Amino acid sequence: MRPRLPAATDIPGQDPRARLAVYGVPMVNAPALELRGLWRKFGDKIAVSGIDLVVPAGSFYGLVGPNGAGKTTTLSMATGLLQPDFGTVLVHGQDLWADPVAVKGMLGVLPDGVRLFDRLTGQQLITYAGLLQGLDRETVATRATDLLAALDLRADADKLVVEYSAGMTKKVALACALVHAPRLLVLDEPFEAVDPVSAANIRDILASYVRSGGTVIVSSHVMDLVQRMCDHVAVIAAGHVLAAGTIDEVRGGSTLEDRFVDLVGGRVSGEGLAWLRTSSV
Ligand SMILES: Nc1ncnc2c1ncn2[C@@H]1O[C@H](COP(=O)(O)OP(=O)(O)OP(=O)(O)O)[C@@H](O)[C@H]1O
Repeated sequence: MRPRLPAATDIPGQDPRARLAVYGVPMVNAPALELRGLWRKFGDKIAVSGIDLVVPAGSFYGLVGPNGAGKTTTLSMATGLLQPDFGTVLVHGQDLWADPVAVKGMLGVLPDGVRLFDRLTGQQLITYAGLLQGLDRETVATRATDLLAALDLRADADKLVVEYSAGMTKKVALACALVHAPRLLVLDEPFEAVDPVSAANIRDILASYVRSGGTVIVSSHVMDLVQRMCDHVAVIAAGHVLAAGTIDEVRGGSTLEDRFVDLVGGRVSGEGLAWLRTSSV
């Protein structure tokens, strides 16, 4: 008997590439992540207003924007943590919100400010993350040991995560995001509170991950870091994309920081804080 071909209503997101996936046709060159018309409101506040973004597979993509621009909200919707009000999220061509469980296996996520199971030790937390992703115990044990060493957490492997410093917590959360060797890593402020040596080690790990075919998206407020580390960048403000492309395209001959200030504006002088001048006391 011929297999029943899927009806249009079976096909996630009505995306032509998703349609090919349903028919078993491999999606060559699908972007690692594609956001189409994403919207999200919190009460009356529109946090994200129609974001479109294409992250090429194999890129090291920076997401920058002022405080409250909508970066975390966008990344939460892009990784299955927060349901969009409207819009589509495609991960390697597959509609995330049509089948979150299937698609999440391709993702490694370091969310901003999400609580961890911090009554586990670092080693236990990484092991738990690996087992949840369906790895066998032996593989998880080897990878947990490797990750603890690479992130300089070996000496603290048996300490409870609740007793970790902010930087150590960030590193163990990163280890949890990496343990199943995802195809796409989405990291919200991965370097916040991390010491310079660990940050350099993390940059090396991420660069080698990208060289081996993985895709990384990082949000950061440190323009210099994004300019040195990433090959693409998107500038987001007030819930939409102001500029996106390769670093050179976006900065257009100036530094990324200057370009960012030009695009976003908002520089204020300190004149209004005359009372802060200690010499007048
Ligand atoms: N759970 C929430 N409830 C209400 N408003 C929210 C919520 N989450 C975000 N917002 C609002 O949505 C907007 C975007 O917030 P978001 O955290 O996405 O910005 P961001 O670019 O990540 O900021 P930052 O760089 O400061 O981390 C802000 O105005 C914020 O106050």
